[in-house]
Amino acid sequence: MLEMDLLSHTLRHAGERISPKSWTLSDGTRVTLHDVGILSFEPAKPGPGDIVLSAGVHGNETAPQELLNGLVTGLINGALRCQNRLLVLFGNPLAMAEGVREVEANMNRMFSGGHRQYLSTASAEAERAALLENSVEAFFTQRQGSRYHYDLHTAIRASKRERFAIYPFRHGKPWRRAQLAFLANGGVDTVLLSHDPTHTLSYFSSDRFGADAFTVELGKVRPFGQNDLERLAPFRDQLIALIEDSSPNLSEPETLTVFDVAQVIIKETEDFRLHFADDAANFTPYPRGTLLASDGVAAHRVKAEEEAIVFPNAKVANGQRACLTVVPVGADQPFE
Ligand SMILES: O=C(O)CCC(=O)N[C@@H](CCC(=O)O)C(=O)O
Ligand SMILES: [Zn+2]
Repeated sequence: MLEMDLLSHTLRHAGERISPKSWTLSDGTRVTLHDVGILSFEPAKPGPGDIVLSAGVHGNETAPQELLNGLVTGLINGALRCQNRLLVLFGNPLAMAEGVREVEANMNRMFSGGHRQYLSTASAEAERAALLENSVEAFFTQRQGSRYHYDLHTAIRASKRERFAIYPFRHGKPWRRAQLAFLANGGVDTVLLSHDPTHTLSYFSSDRFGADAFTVELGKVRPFGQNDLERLAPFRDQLIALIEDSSPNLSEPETLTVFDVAQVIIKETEDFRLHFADDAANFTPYPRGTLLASDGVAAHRVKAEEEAIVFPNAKVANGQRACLTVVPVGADQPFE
């Protein structure tokens, strides 16, 4: 048994490695703490789902950590019943314990092998990213289940759309309506379709294991104790239904907005500047021709009739994404 809840245990043992320990719940579910912040539930007779839920890849994004911790506590004390296989990951314990987004480098740019290039500059985060990759691989490859991965985050800026998801690039495979319905009926009613490979955790699970995987933004970054988890109740209910194998709401959603990612603006030099207000919210639209960013002699302007900004951040490291722009989804996108 855990001597305390998983989040407290993870924060207290951040930066340590521990030996695996397992125990069995009264319904026969085997629980294994594989390492700090890495916990699996293996029901005696699992349903078809193999589910990965992760939070804390960015340490200061606390609402998803509290949400996930509540689910784990419910599963351990018997208030919830695990009927599918489940792997829970607290991504970056060191950053979580310090209350910072990253300690040395952005862990959500280290997956699909990206960690190798960070081994000399951000070794703790790079090693942890490799450990997370191995944990996900070991979990998914135990059988050919229906694979899901929701990597839970919160955004730095205010947003005109409070909750939204990034659907990783599927290399031409159709986007899944059932997944959009799962998210939208959980209050995550805006989805951005990505059109390029990345080094995010959700892309890793999608690309490497064919999982239905998403980065899910659940509001704004706030310190522990300042999150209103009731705003996330519909999403929590969808996750519970998935874990308990009891029919998540996949009906046609009342509200769902789908965008294509139009531009991925990369910061190339220290001269990179954003040309809109520091407090401009995510999804603020700008008309064609607007100068969004400059980078030395390079200028990044709105190309479509209108594009909306998402995740603008001039403080990222050189070579990293400093802003996305999105446009309403094109008629050419394949859905199934
Ligand atoms: O608010 C911000 O600027 C960043 C919020 C965040 O951490 N977003 C993820 C999105 C990952 C993806 O594109 O799938 C990130 O930047 O890692
Ligand atoms: Zn994040």
